[in-house]
Amino acid sequence: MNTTTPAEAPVFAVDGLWKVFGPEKAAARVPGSADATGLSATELRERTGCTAAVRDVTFDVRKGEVFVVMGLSGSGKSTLVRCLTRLIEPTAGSLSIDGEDVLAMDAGRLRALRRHRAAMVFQHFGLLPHRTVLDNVAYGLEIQGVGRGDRRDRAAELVAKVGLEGLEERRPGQLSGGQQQRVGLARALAADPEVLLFDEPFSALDPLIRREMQEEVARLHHEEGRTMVFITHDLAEALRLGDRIALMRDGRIVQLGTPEEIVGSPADDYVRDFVRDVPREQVLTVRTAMRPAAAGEAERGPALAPATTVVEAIEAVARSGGPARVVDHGRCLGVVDDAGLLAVVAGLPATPGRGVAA
Ligand SMILES: Nc1ncnc2c1ncn2[C@@H]1O[C@H](COP(=O)(O)OP(=O)(O)OP(=O)(O)O)[C@@H](O)[C@H]1O
Repeated sequence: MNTTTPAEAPVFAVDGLWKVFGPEKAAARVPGSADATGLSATELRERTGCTAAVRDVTFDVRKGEVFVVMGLSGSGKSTLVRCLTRLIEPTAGSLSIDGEDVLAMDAGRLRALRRHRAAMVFQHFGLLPHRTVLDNVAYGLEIQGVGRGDRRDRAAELVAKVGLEGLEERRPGQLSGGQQQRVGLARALAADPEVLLFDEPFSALDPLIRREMQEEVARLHHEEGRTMVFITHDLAEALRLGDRIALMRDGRIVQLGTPEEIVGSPADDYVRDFVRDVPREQVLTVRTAMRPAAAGEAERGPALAPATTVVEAIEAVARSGGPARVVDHGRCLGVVDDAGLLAVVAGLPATPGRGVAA
C-alpha cells in the first residue's frame, strides 16, 4: 500500500516522548531520572506514585502510510496517540507535524491541528442522535465553517463514499453498529484532514462487520492515500491494515517494522510469543523465502513480484512444478522453490543465502 520513500519528510516526527501520569512534580522528574527509567511499571508506581504510560518513544509517521500502534490493554497506545495532538499533554520529548513543533502551538493552532490536520475517529463516535445521517456528516462540515448549500452536497458525497447511500435520512439509532461507524468515518473525512487517527474504532463490532470495516478503511486508504494512524490490540487487524506496526509494551515500543519484519524477525521473546500463532505464509513474502538464482534459473519459471506472499507463491510453484523467479522492474532478485517456501511455513530460521528472516 505504501508508496513513500524513506527520504520523504515525515508527517509526525516523535522523539524521546514521555507521558507520566501522577503528581506533577514527581511526574516531571521521571523522564530524566536514570533510576526511574530502569524500573518496571509496577516498581515505578510503588516508588514514585507515577504511571509512565509512554516511555521514551521515538518514531516517524510517513506520508501516505497506515501506521498501526498495537499492544495489549494498558500498554500505552491511546495515551501515545492522544499525545500526538496534545489531547494529552506529553511530559517530555519533542513532537512535530510537517516540521512544525506541536508542543509550541498555542490554543488556536492546536484547535486547527485537531480539526483540519489530524482528525480523530473514536470507537464511540458521539453521533448526534436527533440528526439524520446526512446532518451528522454535515455537522462535521459545519464546524469547519463550510456554507449550508455546500455542506449538504459534500455530506451526500461522503455518505456515498463510505457506502451508506440510501440511508441519508435515517437517525443513528436506526443504524447497525457498523453503519454508525461509517457515519463517524464520513464525519471525520469531512474535515479532509491530512491524517486520520483511529482509536480502536472497530473493537466493539462483531467479527464479520469488523472485517468489513477494515476492508473499508483499506479501500479508502488505497483510493485516497491518506495518512492513517490506527490503534488496535488485535494483531490480525494490525497485520491486515498496517504498512508499519509499532508494537508497544509497558509504554515502550518494543518493535517497529512492517508486518513481515515483525512476524519474520521478532525483536525479542515477547514479540516472538505475540506473533507465534500468525500464519506466516500469509504475511511473509517471497523476499523472505527466496535464494539466489543458480545458473539458468533467472531466465525460466513463473515471475512473481517481491510483494507476493508465500501462500500465493506456493500456488505458483505447485502449478509450474519448478522454482519461480522473484522479479522487480525486470530484474531477477532470486528464486523461490518448494524447500524455501516450506521452510517459511515450518517457521525454520533462514538458511545462509536465503532471504531476510533471521
Ligand atoms: N489519566 C490517567 N491517569 C493515570 N493513569 C493513566 C491515565 N490514563 C491512562 N493511564 C495509565 O496509563 C497506562 C496506559 O494506558 P492507555 O490507555 O494508554 O493504554 P492502552 O494501551 O490504550 O489500553 P487499552 O487498550 O485498554 O485502551 C495504563 O497503565 C493506564 O492505567
